[in-house]
Amino acid sequence: MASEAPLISRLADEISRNAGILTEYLESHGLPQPSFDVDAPSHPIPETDDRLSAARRALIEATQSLHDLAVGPAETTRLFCFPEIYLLGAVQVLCHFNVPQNVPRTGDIGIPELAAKTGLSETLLARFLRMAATSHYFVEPRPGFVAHTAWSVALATDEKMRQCVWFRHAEMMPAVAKLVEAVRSYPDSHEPQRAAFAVAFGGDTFWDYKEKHPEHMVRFGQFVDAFASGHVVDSPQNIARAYPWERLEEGSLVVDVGGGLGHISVAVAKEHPNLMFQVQDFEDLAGESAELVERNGLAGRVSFAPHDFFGEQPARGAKVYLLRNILHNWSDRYCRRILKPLVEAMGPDSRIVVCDIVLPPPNTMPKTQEARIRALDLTMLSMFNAKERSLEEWQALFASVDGRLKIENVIGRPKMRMDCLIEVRLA
Ligand SMILES: C[S@@+](CC[C@H](N)C(=O)[O-])C[C@H]1O[C@@H](n2cnc3c(N)ncnc32)[C@H](O)[C@@H]1O
Repeated sequence: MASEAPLISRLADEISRNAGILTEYLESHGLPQPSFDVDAPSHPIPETDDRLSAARRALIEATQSLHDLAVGPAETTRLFCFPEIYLLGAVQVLCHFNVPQNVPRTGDIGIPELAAKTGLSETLLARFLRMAATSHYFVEPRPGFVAHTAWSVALATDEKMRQCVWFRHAEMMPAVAKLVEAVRSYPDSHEPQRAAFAVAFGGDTFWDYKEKHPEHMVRFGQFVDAFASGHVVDSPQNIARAYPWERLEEGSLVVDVGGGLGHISVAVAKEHPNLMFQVQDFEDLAGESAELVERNGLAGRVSFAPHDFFGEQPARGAKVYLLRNILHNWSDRYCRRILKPLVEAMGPDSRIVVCDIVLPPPNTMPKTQEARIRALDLTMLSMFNAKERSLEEWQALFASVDGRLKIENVIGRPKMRMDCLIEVRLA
């Protein structure tokens, strides 16, 4: 019997097979092939077809494994995150000095001219640019000249993309640097003021710090928006389509608890004209929320109510209490304080719909996908002393609030991308 081919050959075959599926699809649909060129599409492989998405995921997984095997364990550990932390630093410095916006979309620009426009010295600019270019952010098409790639042009044209880099650099990296101190000093703490973020930022919780620095709140909001409007997590439109909103009768009230400006309510309201929405969040978001609602022609159907979700719930007997990306920001102790007032307000046919990750058992999905979910879990730990939860942890949390709370339905893949919609009712 022929012995199995070596792992790196099998991975190379898998890469070849899946690359074939993708190129053939793009060719046969007259779509451009992925490329680093400035005019290349920012998300070249459509997500519309399950076979295509599966081929893309398999390609990402196999290329990562093949890369890791080729580098080998010793070199991987010696170089642990080594270029990447400086890639983050370099791209953030370039964004801070408005370098992406000062590189022409077509053609190139000399480094001295770019330095003069941005206020960075020529030598520093060249050093940061050359680091960034190793990961396809900018290219040096001829010595001393810089041009855009499809990667860097997004930084030039989309402020929200720049905030993705900013958030990792300005808030996430300092918190990660304090993880050991936080975990040693406050093991298993439930308190956001004991999280690594607070250790890094003078004792302020994530939200206290935002209140003191409103410009950080604006940037964080743009980061969240960019993160949610791409193909990584679920967009508001996705949530509008994945949940069976059409089952709710005419005029039913949906309460969007901690709904921010109300992006989710607006998206659902647009697709489901029979429903009414109340967005609850801090009072200082009221004006901006009203503008969003007005812009979308939804005044009268989507309203804003200032409300602290730890207090008594004013909207009694709503059909749905929606909590999107709320509970994963809080430890169980605080989640119980958020959920209890909802249970007290629920009527017999009310539902709580939680939109958050349901952690998969280990090794049940491709490692590159699982890594993102595990990283989000540790983000919740670092920022808030909170967590993403497995199905068992969700069940235990609801049971600890009220023995009658039962998970009725979990809507996950393929309707949802990363989060799930967990529907909970009173049994
Ligand atoms: C991660 S954001 C999620 C926003 C929205 N649900 C979404 O999915 O876009 C968390 C939200 O909780 C709000 N929040 C935090 N503490 C709150 C509290 N005590 N009462 C009401 N809202 C709160 C924040 O202002 C923020 O809008």
